[in-house]
Amino acid sequence: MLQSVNFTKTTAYKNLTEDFKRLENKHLKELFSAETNRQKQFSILWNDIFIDYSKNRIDAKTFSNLISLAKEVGLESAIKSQFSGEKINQTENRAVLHTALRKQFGQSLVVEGKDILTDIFAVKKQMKEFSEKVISGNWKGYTGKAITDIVNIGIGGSDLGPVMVTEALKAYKNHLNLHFVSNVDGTHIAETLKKCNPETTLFLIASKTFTTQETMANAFSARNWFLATAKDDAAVSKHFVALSTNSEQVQKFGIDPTNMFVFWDWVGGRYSLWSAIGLSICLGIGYDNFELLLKGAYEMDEHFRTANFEENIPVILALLGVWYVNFFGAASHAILPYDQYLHRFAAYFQQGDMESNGKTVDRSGKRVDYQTGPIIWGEPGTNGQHAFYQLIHQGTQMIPADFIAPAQSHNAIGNHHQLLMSNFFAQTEALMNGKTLDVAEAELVKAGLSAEEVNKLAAFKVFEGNKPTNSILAKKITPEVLGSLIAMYEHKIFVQGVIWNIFSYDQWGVELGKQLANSILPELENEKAIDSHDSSTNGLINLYKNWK
Ligand SMILES: O=P(O)(O)OC[C@H]1O[C@@H](O)[C@H](O)[C@@H](O)[C@@H]1O
Repeated sequence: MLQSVNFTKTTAYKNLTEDFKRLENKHLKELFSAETNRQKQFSILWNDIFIDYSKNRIDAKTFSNLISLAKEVGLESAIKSQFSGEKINQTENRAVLHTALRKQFGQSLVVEGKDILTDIFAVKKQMKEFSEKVISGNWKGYTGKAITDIVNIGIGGSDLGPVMVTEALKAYKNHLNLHFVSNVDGTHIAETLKKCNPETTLFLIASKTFTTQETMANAFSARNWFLATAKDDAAVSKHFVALSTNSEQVQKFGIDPTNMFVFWDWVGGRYSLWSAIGLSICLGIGYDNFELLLKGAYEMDEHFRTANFEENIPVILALLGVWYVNFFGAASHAILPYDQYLHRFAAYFQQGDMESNGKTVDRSGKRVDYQTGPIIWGEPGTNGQHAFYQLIHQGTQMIPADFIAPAQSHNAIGNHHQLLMSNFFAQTEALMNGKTLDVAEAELVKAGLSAEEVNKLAAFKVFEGNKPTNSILAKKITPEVLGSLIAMYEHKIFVQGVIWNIFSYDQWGVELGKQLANSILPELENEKAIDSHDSSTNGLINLYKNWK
């Protein structure tokens, strides 16, 4: 079981407090000139991924104290507990075993006396056979036509992962058109169905619980739309399949149990793209690529599980994050992929990270007196450069950022990739070095400005620099590399949860809004004025009722 340790009471934390005093006002430029082999010291080449964390505000002593922090909070045994299937998600009394889904054929994992890989491999086989049948055109719709369009209906973890991965691996896409419907706003399903033909559309109803309001509403609307043309309930089985843990609800909805792809309660929603929830991935890029994605994740699992903390990528990234959140007071962390295909990567980890570590209560049930998970955000470079980088460069907040880029593009058109990469390299250099007042003045003088004008303008052209970044350079974004990158962030999140002494695998914070929406729903179904809430909520509901 996970130990409950307040990390702010550890010796390592005390030492880090001293480090902070030493480094708080030290410029990264100074650190680089003091250590000529700094990149060598603070970087890891692992498979086809290079992690350069040298542009962080640490020195060798801080690094070693951060590693000690991981040791003091019992990270080693926490990793063992997770991988072996202990019920570390204590508030839901569940194991956390998305890593088991990535195990390779021929391996085994016995949890509570049962080899859980037997069931996992059986579902994978089902996913392989089904996806191959649909892709080849052998799976026919109710009028005998092959499937052309796949609509995945799901939300949160039953949507974001498949969306992100199928976008990230679009270069591997086959002929099937993929659509994702998540929002309960009728616009989402309506606009999607406009593009589909009931005879050739396959719906994947993706929901761990099969009770999620948004997903069920969209699923029923999809079925009504389908039956309006098919006019025969028996046709449903050719066009609707379920990805879920809840067979009872799946059957109630009317989906044939043979068309159900199961997973298990030990797969958290936001960690479920590796399970049956990944069926849209198999359909979109082929089962073999899905397997490669799993393989990449498995390799990262093994690295995380076995590498010394000093060389352990997720551990190091997590510790650097803690360093900025808890010592420098950073409130957010940016993920900035220089790859258009990764345009949903940051959005995916908004759920992955914020739903995991957005907690205020520690593992003993007490309110924490330190900061926990940061706000995760980001957009692809170079778009972000022309939008919000201003604040990263010259704003008052410290925003640690991960810059991710592939050395090889899937679309080598002209010099586009060189243009992209020149920006990738330039940004972390600029964020680190900044621009001094002297340089800013000299540039203005060179541009021919008068002394008075130089004096007026120079201050606005200064960049303090000293902004921390990680550069994550991959050879190419292949399914395997993507799998490794996703698993890397998953483990980073886990490590941070261990340090912050919180439960990373529950998400009680999403429940209150659902509860209240359920109680408000019947109030919207009649014309009566509402007075059961506060004046603001009553006023809003009543105005809505007047206007609708
Ligand atoms: O897959 P389900 O059961 O429909 O759940 C979807 C999402 O529902 C949300 O309420 C949860 O916060 C997410 O973690 C989850 O992924």
